[in-house]
Parts: sequence; C-alpha cells; structure tokens
Amino acid sequence: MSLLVKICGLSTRETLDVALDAGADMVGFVFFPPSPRHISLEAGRDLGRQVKGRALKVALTVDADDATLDNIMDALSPDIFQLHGKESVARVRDIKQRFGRPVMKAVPVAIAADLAVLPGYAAAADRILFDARAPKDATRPGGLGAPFDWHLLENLDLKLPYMVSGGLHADNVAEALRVTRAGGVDVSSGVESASGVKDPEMIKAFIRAARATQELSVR
Ligand SMILES: O=C(O)c1ccccc1NCC(=O)[C@H](O)[C@H](O)COP(=O)(O)O
Repeated sequence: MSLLVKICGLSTRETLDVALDAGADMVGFVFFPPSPRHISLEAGRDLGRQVKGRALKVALTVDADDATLDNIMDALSPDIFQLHGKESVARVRDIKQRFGRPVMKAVPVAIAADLAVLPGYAAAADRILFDARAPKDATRPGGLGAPFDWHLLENLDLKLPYMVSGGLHADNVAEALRVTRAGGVDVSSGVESASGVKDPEMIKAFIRAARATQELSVR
C-alpha cells in the first residue's frame, strides 16, 4: 500500500491548491476555534468544493457535539472525521454510525503507557493518528509542532492502518517513517512560515521528502 501524505490545517484556496497539485492524499481542515488554523463552515464549504475528489477531505474536531458535526457534514462532507479530543471508544462508534464516514482517532503519545488505549480505539476507529501529547497548559491538543519519541511505536502490533504526526517536517519525515513504519504522515506546523500560515515551498518539500521514502522502500 502506498504512503498516505496528509497536509493539515489548510485554510486558503492558494495553499490548498499547492497541496493538491503537489500530490497530498489527504487535506485536513480544522474546526476548533482556539486553533490558528480554524476555519468557518462557509470556508469549509468553499474549500471542500475546491478539492473536487483530488484528495480525501479530513474534518478535524475536538470533542465536538452532534450539532457541530452535523454542520460540518453539511458544509464540507468530509471523507474522514479526525477526532482529536478525549472522545471515548463509544463516542467514536457513535460518530461512525451517525455519519457513515470513516473515523481517524488521534492518540496522544508521550510515554509507552499512552498506547494502552489502542485496543479499544482499534476496535472502533478506521485509522489511528499518533500525535505528540500536548503539554498540560497547551491551548489545543494538537498542531503544536513538537515530535514524540517515535521509538515508542517500534514494536507496535496494530491491525489498523496508522499515521504518525507531531513536529514532522521535510528533514525528519524519512526518519519518522523508518522508525515507526507508519502507513501515513501528517504535518501542520512543519509546513508553515508562521503559526497558521502555510508555506507553498515547505508543503512541496515535505511531500517530496515523504514520497522519496517510498522510492527507497520499493527498491
Ligand atoms: O492543527 C491544529 O491547530 C489542531 C488544533 C486542535 C487539535 C488538533 C490540531 N491539529 C491536528 C493535526 O492533525 C496536526 O496535523 C497534528 O497535530 C500535527 O501537528 P504539527 O505538530 O503542527 O505538525
């Protein structure tokens, strides 16, 4: 299966086009007001139309209620819901059932014990996104530009597809993939020139660097 590359936190037509033209497999849109990447439902509708099937649309939410998810479904019609809060296994199942869309559950990682939640989520979600656990005083649970110890995933035995994220950029994505053997990578801060400001050249460089690892693994 080929590597999935996700560019998250897109919020402008120009940088969305750059990510699509560069071959991103997934484009993430943040619906979480405290985030510098948060977009309105109207923006989600507009950007969603622009994707036109060229990548999977990922709606990123944090402990959102059904009304919020209904609105996002109506505006963006996401291909995947990315649940990046403290959603329980039962809530993951509930959202999958309510919307009939695949769910990617973010699992925050700082220490090996953080992986204890995997069996539950693996039975409910369609995909896992491993992300660096946010510091206690963080204003948001992700998108913080900090990596976790990828070696914590070295002996992972997960039947579900999983992605790695957290502090990735063009210069470390190959190592992250070598260590974690993840089937996908996800980036936000590492392709920004300033908080929430996506940089076209950094997006292209990240996707190039991620794709280059595929050529290596094929040899
Ligand atoms: O990106 C955000 O602002 C954000 C806010 C709240 C919850 C999750 C958020 N991002 C989740 C993502 O999927 C990010 O791409 C992931 O955390 C990696 O972010 P980064 O370390 O900045 O590359």
